Amino acid sequence: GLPPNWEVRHSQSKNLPYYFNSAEKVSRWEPPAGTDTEKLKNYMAVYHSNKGLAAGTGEDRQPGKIRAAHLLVKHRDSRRPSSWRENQITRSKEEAHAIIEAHERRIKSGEVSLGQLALTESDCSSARKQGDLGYFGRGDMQKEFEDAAFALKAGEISGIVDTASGLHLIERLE
Ligand SMILES: N=C(N)NCCC[C@H](NC(=O)[C@@H]1CCC/C1=C\[C@H](COP(=O)(O)O)NC(=O)[C@@H](N)Cc1ccccc1)C(N)=O
Repeated sequence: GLPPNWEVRHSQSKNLPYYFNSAEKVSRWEPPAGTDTEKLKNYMAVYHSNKGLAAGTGEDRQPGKIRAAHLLVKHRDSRRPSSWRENQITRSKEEAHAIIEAHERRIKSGEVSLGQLALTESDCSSARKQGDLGYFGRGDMQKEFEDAAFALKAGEISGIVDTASGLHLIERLE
């Protein structure tokens, strides 16, 4: 289900599939616009089983990897001030901070889980998976995010973490 000239490739270093356009010679982590993700899901399941990886997860349980979920609130100074929620994000960093602080209070009071809130409030494409980023190791994420995530014990939730992407709350899952 990929548009013409696009193909799925496998990143050895990240042990993750990525998308490559052989005509324009561009690659990206997210499927290109116009991808039929339903068909792609089946393709990926076959792809993973062929590669001997657990179908659809694409994660390996190498030591040194952790799994985390996050809730991202972007602002106009984010490196990519756009998301599935809002085509052009214009809120200030201060406004984003007030928003994510309110999310943090509700999560840490036990009123709602980070995953539940991420579903509707996170500016990351992982929102549809309740913020679940899958397994990652050192070197995969931006440094501030990596340091905060690796400092957590499984089940713990971070404070507000500031990266070039925006403001995050992180929950370490494994
Ligand atoms: N699993 C990986 N290795 N995927 C590559 C991560 C690249 C990495 N990303 C980050 O450090 C931040 C922290 C977490 C999410 C994220 C940023 C952005 C949102 O911000 P923006 O790039 O618009 O600025 N979301 C992503 O990347 C998503 N693909 C994460 C994801 C989504 C769905 C399923 C799995 C992972 C980086 N080195 O930039």
